[in-house]
This record gives sequence, structure tokens and C-alpha cells, in this order.
Amino acid sequence: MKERVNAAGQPLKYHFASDNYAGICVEAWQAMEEANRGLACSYGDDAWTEKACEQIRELFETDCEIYFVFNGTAANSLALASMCKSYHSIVCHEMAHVETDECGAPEFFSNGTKMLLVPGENGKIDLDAVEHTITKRSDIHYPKPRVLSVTQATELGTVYSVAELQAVGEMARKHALHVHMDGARFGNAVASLGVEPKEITWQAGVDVLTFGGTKNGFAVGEAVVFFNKELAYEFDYRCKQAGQLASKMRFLTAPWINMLQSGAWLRNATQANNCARLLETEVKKIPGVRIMFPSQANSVFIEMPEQALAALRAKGWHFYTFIGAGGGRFMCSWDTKVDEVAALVQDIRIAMQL
Ligand SMILES: Cc1ncc(COP(=O)(O)O)c(C=O)c1O
Ligand SMILES: C[C@H](O)[C@H](N)C(=O)O
Repeated sequence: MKERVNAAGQPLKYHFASDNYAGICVEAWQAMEEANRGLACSYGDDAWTEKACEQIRELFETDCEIYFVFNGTAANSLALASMCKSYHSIVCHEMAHVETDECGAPEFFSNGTKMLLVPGENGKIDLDAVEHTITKRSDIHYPKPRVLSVTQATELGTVYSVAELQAVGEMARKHALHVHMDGARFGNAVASLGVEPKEITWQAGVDVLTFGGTKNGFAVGEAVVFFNKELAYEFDYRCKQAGQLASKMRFLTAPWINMLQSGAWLRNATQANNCARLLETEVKKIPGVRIMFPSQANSVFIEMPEQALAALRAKGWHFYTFIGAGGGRFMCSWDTKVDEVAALVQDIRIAMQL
């Protein structure tokens, strides 16, 4: 494949663009290869899918319903649509992916549910703002709040603590709301907190989790985990109608078995988080740059002058600046290497001296 270069002829460096840029880890690849043996039932009636569900129930230590879809937008949107009616509203952070980066899919798949946005420091919902949003109106003209959505780890690279999530659950119960957790980077949150998955999900009051595989080293695929099994009613039909029921489901689900059994899901997340910690530590030593949010998962948001950002791009570095409140997002993945962090730090140091 021909190497891509920028306008300055520099090879493009995707190492910190997004964890979506990384490839497939060996454990996921081997699992797909192992599943590629002969014939198997389609549409999820295969042995690998059954085993993957068992493995996820074992991980969360509870009986839950699990479905597998191709990506996180589908996982979030279909999960949210199963948690509310079209005349309801979903309360989420103003920088939530379901609001900013899913192109209206949650509203589309729920036939019109309204997103009600709340602020909050470091990408986490402010519960006073949530309560105000939920209670400020009770008239028939206001889209009735029904779901509280949080992202764990957040879009800004922070992580809700167990206590914070318990407070979210209490708020939801107080106002008869369901709790949705966008867990596109759930593994990174578990690795960061060092807790059991159950502590930051059903034990805190989460009803439905979208559990990310894609960013964790899988080829493709997210698990929609219903801890509140009533909300899973006819979810299979919702997936089918949305074009999210994989005919060769075994290739989505086989990796879940190996990744969870081997612990690779947590190793991968830990590697990504550790690289982000190293990046944050080293960048903090450079005069003139500012770390915008506490880096608690696998991304670091760095504020620097525009000409420094331009100098990094001129050297081929590719990164997003449209997430959060400006600055550059530098996202580590399971495949990030320490020497790649060092190379970026060196180029930031040089860019800041121009
Ligand atoms: C916080 C968050 N949620 C969900 C997603 C899922 O998006 P996609 O549909 O691209 O898999 C992403 C994508 O990277 C994300 O960053
Ligand atoms: C922002 C983009 O949609 C993707 N979710 C990412 O985090 O890279």
C-alpha cells in the first residue's frame, strides 16, 4: 500500500489520531482465524456467539442479555431507542458522542427522541444541571426525560469514579430514568480505576452498556449489554431492521471469547492508558503547553499555539482538534509504543520553540 504523505511530502503519522486507527490485535485475529473452520449457523445462532454471551455474563457476574452490532453509533443509538419512546428525551453531556458525533442516529432510531444537553467539568455530567433539566418543566409540551446517558471513559479522556456513577444511578432512580453508558472505551475505564466491571455498571445502576470492542483491538464489533433485561425486549428485531444483525456473527463474537478469557481486553486498555500517562507526564515538562483535562484513560488533550499545531501537522502528525474545547486530542491505542510517544514529545518540544 502506497505511503500517504501530507502537502509537505511528509509521511502521515496516524499514531495518535484515534484508537480507531489501530489494527487488530493478535488475540482477536487468532480468534477469528480459529472460528473460520467450516460451516456454522448464521445470524447469531452459532456456538461462538453463545460462548461470547456466557463470557460477558461471567465478566459482569450477573445474568444479562447481550447483542452484538457492527459499531458504536449503532450500539448507542439502538440501545437508546430501546430505552425510551419517541416523545421522551435523553439527558447527556453537551460533548457526548451520542450528541456530537453520531449524526443524529439516536434521534433517528428512536423516531424523534430529543437530546437534552447539560454541562459538566471534564466531560462529566453535572448532576445539579441534570436535576434542573429534568425538573424545570413537567408540562405536556416538554419532551419527558426518560434516559440519563454517560460516557465511560468520557470523550475528554476522563473517567467517572465508582462514587460518581453511584450518584448518577441515584439521580436516575429519583426521577424514574434509565441509565445508558456509552462504553466505547469501557476497557480503558476499568483499567484506569482498577475495579470490577460490575462496580461501574449494574451495581451503580446502569441499565444498558454499549461495550466497545473496536477500539480495544477487535476488527469490528460492539456488545450491547442489557443489565435491565426488560429493555432488551425485541431488541433483536431492532438490530435486524437497522441492518445490524451480522449473518456471519461468529466473526464478530469469537474475539470476545479470547479477548476476555486471555485478559487481552484489559492488557490492551492498560497499554493505551500507560502511553497516555507517559505522554501527559512528558508534555507537562514543555513550557507553554497546557494539559486541558486530567488524562485518566487513553487520550491527552493538549492546548498549544496554532503555529505549534501547524508545525506538528507539517511533520505529518495527524490529530483531531474538533473534540472538546479546542486544543489537540492525542489518543493512544492498544498498539501505541513508548518510542512513538517519545517522537511526538520531541516534535512538540521543537514546535514550541519555533
Ligand atoms: C465516545 C465514543 N462513543 C462511541 C463511539 C462509536 O463510534 P463508531 O460508530 O465510530 O464506532 C466513538 C467512536 O470512536 C466514541 O469515541
Ligand atoms: C471522534 C470520532 O467520532 C471517534 N469517535 C473518535 O473518538 O476518534
